[in-house]
Parts: sequence; C-alpha cells; structure tokens
Amino acid sequence: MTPVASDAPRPPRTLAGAIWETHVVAALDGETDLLAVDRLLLHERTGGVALRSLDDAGRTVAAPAQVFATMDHIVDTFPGRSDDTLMPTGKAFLTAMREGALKHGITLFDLHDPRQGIVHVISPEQGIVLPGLTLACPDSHTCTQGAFGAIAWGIGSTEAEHALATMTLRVERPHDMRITIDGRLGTGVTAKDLALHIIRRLGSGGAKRHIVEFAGAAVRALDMEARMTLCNMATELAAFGAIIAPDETTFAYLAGRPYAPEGEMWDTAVAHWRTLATEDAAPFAVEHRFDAAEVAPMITWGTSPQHGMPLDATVPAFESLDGTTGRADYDRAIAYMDVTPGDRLEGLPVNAAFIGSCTNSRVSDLRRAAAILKGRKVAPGVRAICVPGSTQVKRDAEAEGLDVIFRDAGFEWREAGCSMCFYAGGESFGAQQRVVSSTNRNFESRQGPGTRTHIASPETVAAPAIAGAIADPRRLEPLP
Ligand SMILES: CC(C)[C@H](C(=O)O)[C@@H](O)C(=O)O
Ligand code: SF4
Repeated sequence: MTPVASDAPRPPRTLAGAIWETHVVAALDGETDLLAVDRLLLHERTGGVALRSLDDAGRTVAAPAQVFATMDHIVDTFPGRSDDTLMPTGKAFLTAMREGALKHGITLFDLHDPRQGIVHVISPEQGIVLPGLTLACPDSHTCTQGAFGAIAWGIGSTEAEHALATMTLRVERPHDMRITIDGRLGTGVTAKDLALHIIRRLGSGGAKRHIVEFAGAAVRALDMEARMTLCNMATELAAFGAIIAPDETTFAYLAGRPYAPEGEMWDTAVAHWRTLATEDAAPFAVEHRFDAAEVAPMITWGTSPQHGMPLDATVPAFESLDGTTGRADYDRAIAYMDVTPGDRLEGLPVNAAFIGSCTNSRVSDLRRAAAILKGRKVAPGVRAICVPGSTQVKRDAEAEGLDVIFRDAGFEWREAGCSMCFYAGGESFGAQQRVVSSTNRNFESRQGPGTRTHIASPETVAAPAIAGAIADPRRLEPLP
C-alpha cells in the first residue's frame, strides 16, 4: 500500500500547539475543536452554580477524580474565621459547592481543610496542574497555571457544566504568540513589574485570542512562583492562556506534591515533560521581544492594568500613551484616581495597603514584603492587610516567622482567600480610599465602590504601608 500523507515531514509545532493536538477529540466546524479536559477546577463563586445546573438537567459528573474544588472567593478571611461568608446572600454559594461536591464525589478543599486556598494557588501546590495537561476553571485567572507548561484557561459556568458532564469543551483554536524577554531583571525588579511593563506596551487587549508563550533568558531565570505571577497577569492582556516550557525548575517544584506522579510514574512523566518545548522554526502568529534590563519597578496610575508607569516616573500625559487609551477613558481614569498628569505618584498619601491574591500571595511574595517590613511600623492611619493565598502558604510563612514580622509592623494577618482582591467578598476599603495592592486589577470599584487601587509588586505595596505615601522600597529611610 502506498504510504499516506503521514509520512510527510510534520511541520514544526509550538509547545501550545503540540499539547493542543494531543487533546483534540474531534475537529468541529471552522476553527473550533472539541478538546479533552484533563483537570477541571471549581470554586464556590461559579462552581456551585455549574453543579446545581448539572443536577437540574439530570446529568452526572463524568470523571469526579479529575475535578477539584475549593472555597476562596467569598470566604471570611478574618483570623479564626467563621464557617461562613462576609458576602451578603453569599451563603448559598458555599452550600451549593458543598452539597454538589459531596453528591458527585468531587474532592473539595473546604474551609478549615489545610489544603484550602485560592484556586490558582492550591492547584500547583497540590500538584494538580502538571506539564502537558489541559486544565479549565470557571475563573478568568486560570492562565496562571500555564506556568507549568499546561494549557490552562478560564471558562464560563455553562462551559463548566459541559466540562463536568463530558470532560470535553468546544474551544476556538487560539493563535500562538511568543513574548521573549532577553537579559536579566535588575535588582528589586520582579515578575509583577515585568508583567505591568508588558501590559503597558501591548495594551489590555494585546493578546486577545492568543496563547502567550513566555520565553527567553529572563523567564528561564524566574522561579515557579514568579512564573505564576507573570502568567497570571496574561489575563490582563486578554490572553486565552499563557504557557512556559517546563524545565528543571518546574520538575523540582512538582516533585513530591500530593497529586504529582510518584516513583516510576514520576520518571516516565519527567521524560515526557522534557520533550515539551516549542520546536525550532515553529510559526507564531505574533512575536514580541522585550529587554529585561529596561524593566523598572512599576505601579499603576489609572483604572486599567495597562495604566502602568515606572515608580519614579510622572503620571503620563494623554499624548504619551500612543493610542492605547482613548481620551474619554484617560480623563475618567485621571479623575477617578485623583492623580495629576506630570506629577510623581511618589509621596501621594495612601489609606491602605493590601498584599494578597492569586498574583502575589505565595510565600516568596510574603518573604520579600517582610524583608521591607522587618523592624519597621505601618504609618499611623494606614490600614495594612496581608492575606496568604492558601492555608499552606500561611503555615509555611508562620513556620518562618513571617507572620510575626507582618503583625509587629502593624499588618492584619488573615486566613487564606481572595479577600479584598475584589469586592464580592463583601469587604471594602471605602470610597475615595487610596490603596496600594499586590493584586491584578485596578478597575473602578474593583476593591469596593469608589476605592482607588494602585497595583504593584508586594515590595512596592510594603513600602507605602510604612511611609504612609507611595514610596520606592529601594529608598526607604534606613533602619536605625
Ligand atoms: C468571580 C470570578 C468569576 C472572577 C473571575 O473570573 O476572574 C474573579 O476571580 C475575578 O478575579 O474577577
Ligand atoms: S485572588 Fe482575585 S483575581 Fe485571583 S481568583 Fe480571587 S478574585 Fe480572582
């Protein structure tokens, strides 16, 4: 028999393209594939709704062992927390999640479970996300988990219901984008600063319908927690997903995690994971290149993550934004944030500082903030809060004594959850309050009606907490 076309050399593939291909169950119409989903993650804010609706339709969960759920978005994070939510009318979400998980045999990391925490923090921590997998979750920051070399993307509740019932999803094939970051980040410059730098340049819609592969020497040099911060912020580029090729850093992080393979299975898995990389000459629809040496500590001045600026710069004039923000949006952002074009942000008094969220609440984030807080005190009148991303992070931080540093400085030390990253938790800083925050979104009223949010790295949040005004962590008053 004449050999068929499969003997023809296969065109080179991108990392995301290769993982995608191995998960196609059926090519549907046009650009849409039916994709196998290896892991489905749920949280109480959207997951309970999906489970209820599945029940109402008389369907069951296809593969409960591949579905994991947590309580994070609306849980009480006050010390010694109640078994409840601070969100008015929120109780129903918790109940639906609990009942649904129990009924369908889904593993739930409930309140008071040592594995509880923000979904994108606990999945890596537990070894649920692994290189080469597809992972979906009804939450927009799911691309955080692409840091492990997985295709991880956010879905809606209706899609979550479909995935629960079939472990497949209809997905429009995203395009490949590569963002290469050459060189090395400077001292005191973090993955968060890098992300804000990229978003400022490409705009908040800059990666729409793309899977962004982060590559280059500066990315290889990041530890897993920093890689997660970078991939997390790809959501603010409107990316479908973000991905980083797995390497020794990835394998070292995953080894021994509860749901990671063990023994011979681990060796087989790592041998496969080592093959997961973009092939030479694989085509990308879009390529961007950045020089890590040009990245400075960043902070946002406006109401979109694309409104970033170097911490020591001045609030940009409209004309300098190169068309990424329209005039009306610019004027509105300036008015809402009560900042003045041409002025520095440094020295602007703040009312609160928040360290937390799936972007920057892992132990390395808390460690770096604590290094600034050690021996110092939060300025009078500033409300300072630290919310570890998971109960495990909290315990690890406490084992190192970080909680003592935060508390001695005058920070509240909370239980794990999304907390004041967004208002749905039911707690707010208040109208016109200026907050520096290690979170990912500075939208109007994101942290409560009228609250003004400046996003930055944990160290750039710690410094204003001490100074009482926006301040550069590299230039704080020296300790006596
Ligand atoms: C509530 C949830 C669906 C939402 C999201 O999808 O991202 C939240 O996590 C957020 O960060 O705004
Ligand atoms: S920490 Fe914030 S951004 Fe992350 S999942 Fe929770 S609410 Fe969304």
